[in-house]
Amino acid sequence: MKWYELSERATLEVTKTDKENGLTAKEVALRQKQEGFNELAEGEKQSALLVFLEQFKDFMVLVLLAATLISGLLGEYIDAIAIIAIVVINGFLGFFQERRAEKSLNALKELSAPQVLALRDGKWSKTLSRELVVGDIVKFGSGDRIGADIRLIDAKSLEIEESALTGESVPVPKYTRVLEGNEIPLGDQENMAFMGTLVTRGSGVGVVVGTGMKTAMGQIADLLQNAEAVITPLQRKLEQLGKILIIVALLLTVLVVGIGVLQGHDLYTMFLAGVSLAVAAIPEGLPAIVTVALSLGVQRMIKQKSIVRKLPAVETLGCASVICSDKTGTLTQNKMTVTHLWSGGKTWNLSGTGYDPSGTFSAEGKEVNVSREKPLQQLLLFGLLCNQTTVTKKDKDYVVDGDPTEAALVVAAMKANFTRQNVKGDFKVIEEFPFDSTRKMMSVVIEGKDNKRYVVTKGAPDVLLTNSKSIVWENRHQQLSPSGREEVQNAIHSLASQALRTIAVAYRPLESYETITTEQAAEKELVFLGLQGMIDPPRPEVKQAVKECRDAGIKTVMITGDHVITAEAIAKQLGILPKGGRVLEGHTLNTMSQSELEDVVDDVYVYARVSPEHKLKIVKALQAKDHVVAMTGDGVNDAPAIKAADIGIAMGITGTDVAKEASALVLLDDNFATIKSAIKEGRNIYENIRKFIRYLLASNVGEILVMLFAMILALPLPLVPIQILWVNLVTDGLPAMALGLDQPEDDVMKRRPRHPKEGVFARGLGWKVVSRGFLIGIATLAAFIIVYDNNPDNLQYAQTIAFATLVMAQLIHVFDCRSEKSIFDRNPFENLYLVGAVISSILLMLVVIYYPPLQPIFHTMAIAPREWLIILGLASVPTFLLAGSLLTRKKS
Ligand SMILES: Nc1ncnc2c1ncn2[C@@H]1O[C@H](COP(=O)(O)OP(=O)(O)OP(=O)(O)O)[C@@H](O)[C@H]1O
Ligand SMILES: [Ca+2]
Repeated sequence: MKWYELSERATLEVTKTDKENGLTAKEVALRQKQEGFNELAEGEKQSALLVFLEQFKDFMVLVLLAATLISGLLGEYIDAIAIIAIVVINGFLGFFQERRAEKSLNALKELSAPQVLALRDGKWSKTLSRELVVGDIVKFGSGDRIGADIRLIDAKSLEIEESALTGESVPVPKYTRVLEGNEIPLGDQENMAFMGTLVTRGSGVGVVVGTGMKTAMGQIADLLQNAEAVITPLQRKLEQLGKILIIVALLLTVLVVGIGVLQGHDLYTMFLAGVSLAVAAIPEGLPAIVTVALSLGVQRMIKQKSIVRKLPAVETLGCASVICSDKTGTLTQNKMTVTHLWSGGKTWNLSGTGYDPSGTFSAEGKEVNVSREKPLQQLLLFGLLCNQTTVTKKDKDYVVDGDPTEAALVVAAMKANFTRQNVKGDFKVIEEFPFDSTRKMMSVVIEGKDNKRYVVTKGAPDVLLTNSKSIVWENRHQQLSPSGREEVQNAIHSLASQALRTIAVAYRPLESYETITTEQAAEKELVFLGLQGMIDPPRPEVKQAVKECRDAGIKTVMITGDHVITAEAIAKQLGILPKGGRVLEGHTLNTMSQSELEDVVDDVYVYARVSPEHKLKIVKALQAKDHVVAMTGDGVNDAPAIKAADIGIAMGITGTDVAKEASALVLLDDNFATIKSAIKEGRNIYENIRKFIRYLLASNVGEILVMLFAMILALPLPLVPIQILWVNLVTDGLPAMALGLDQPEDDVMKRRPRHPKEGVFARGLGWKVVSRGFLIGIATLAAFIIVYDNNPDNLQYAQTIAFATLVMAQLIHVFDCRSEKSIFDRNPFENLYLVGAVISSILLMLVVIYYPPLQPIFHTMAIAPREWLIILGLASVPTFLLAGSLLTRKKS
């Protein structure tokens, strides 16, 4: 179908829809059944069986299975079956971990699924893009990604960037008029908007004419590459580390086997023991556990209202040293209420709170009658007309559809009894030039009952003043003299220094029937009418969050389009601007070179009257000074800076699709305090990963050393293969997972940010691993020797004791891993998962030791109660010997 050839009416007829009411819910459900969901077919998924089998592709596991097979053939059935069972259980665990990680990543994708504004049953509401059907009427604006193929029926300054489809990155202006021509290429179908393209400017309304695979995008969907799974820098480091550890573990194993054979052990026994040892000592599960820890952290972050879109950001968050934050809505509540108005040298106060339209006007403490104050009336009326926002009463609350700044103007007008309904008969809007944050203005052309036309502009007062040539003063137009300008400047200052956000209103009478087609033509030679000052209260939790960030070595920088005085006043209230801190304005930034900015960037805490384009310059300057930068944003123009920042952050509520797509983190509540929570969580996740690396590696070192030392001392094997495998599965597995869920230490937000290039073993971790591992090995061996010397005929008993000591030493050590400082620093019962994991491990150990049917399988014997004193005594040595000792403190 050539939709571009159809008129609006024809399009509505063909798609059987209604322009005023849209489709009914029933019709939508029916069409969804017929057409299917509005989705592009996805690439094939890896089958569950394949994921399961992948768990066994590891080389050492294969060697182990082969060795087991041999032992089975040699008649050691019980050993063979037990080992295979353990390997399979291990495989299942790996499989579930991987599934879980994948599931939570998918859930994330759904959370950030795109939504669109659709008209259904006569009401505009947000709908998931995948639920669109042909005939849906949809609305979109700057920053939105188009959700389906659409025939436009309304377009206001609409421009769409279609590079995803056509490769052309220059945005195309869009109109609604019918096009003629036979084979108009996609790029020239200017009354169409296509799925996957981006609105860069203006706004539009249209009818959905194609969904899912029946869109232009669907036809090329096969060409789209499936996104690759990203791996984080830490995961990469661990993979490299893993390779080194494999070699070290193998060498040590060969050493153990070699010495064992030299000392007269049987080659076959040593081989099986060696392979088991290698399987246990190689931390093959490390990357998988890291993924699980990351994804669990990501889920915790969702509960705290931030969504991670790019997994590596979780790690980078912990390194953030500067947060550049928007002011409006992020540091402040974005609930605006006009409290002051100014025109022609006169100031009025306006009472009321929030968007509730009750309040009264007063001047010098006395109530005034608005109908007697001509300029005040005009100021309010024009503020209402040059406005795209509606405020409606819903139950007891007033809800805003649109921009809070504009809502404040609507409510101020309502307080003087001006509503759109009331003034509809007197004025109509015939042209609209929407607000953008680079121009910092919005304009309309209106026509009165008397057919007289005006341009009405509202926007940043300093900008409007520059574009004004005269001013309303004592009900007359006066040429704006330098002293007049100064008077207006003073009025702006006086409002701004009370932390008020100021909007100026100006206008220009037109010749009758004069038409204006561009914003440049509209916004010039204006008559300055007056100012409206509105409060935007700071978010109550921000001040504390800023302080916590400062304690954590993170600087907070405010970046705002607002007036410099307003910005400064709020920055001071929030504790962002310290004594001696600098404030830079957008126009100063313009004149500075990149290197000039770098020279001062560390002293600047507030950037005011900036355009989104300046943000990139700021990010680059900070990065040049070796900062790890988090940068927030919401609009299309913020996207480059969000992308360039180390942690790009988009607003979940006010953010456009473009900003979200560029971001690594989305704030569901647009709140600065949420960034702080995310950083805290990011630091904690990293610390937890360190904790279980420390635990796992120290355990592995212990396991290898106990075998190595025994061989050197010409002792029998202190542990049999199945015991080693059991330790690997149970003692190493459960508690390590639980460490991934550990609570943050009290001082995570009191430390400096971690350096992004910091190695895995930094801050004394390597020393801790080696020293604790060494002690675990020695303690286990000591227990073995004591019992074995006592009764050399009962090797199995001594082995059971060694097994129990190794397990207990690890289970005590795991609590030590929770703290950078010492085990005594933290309450061991804080992490209930860990307590649970340790108790389960102990119970499983007791079962293996005391349950008769299992004893032959695990080569164990019931341990006499008094022997437990030796076991527990020795098992505590590794942890408590070094706990809080000078050695640890010096190294950490
Ligand atoms: N809808 C609007 N119509 C006209 N002017 C506006 C509108 N919204 C804001 N302004 C003016 O433009 C200025 C810049 O607004 P912009 O949205 O770029 O930044 P901001 O919201 O003030 O700050 P931040 O960057 O912290 O969100 C405002 O200070 C205000 O004077
Ligand atoms: Ca903004």
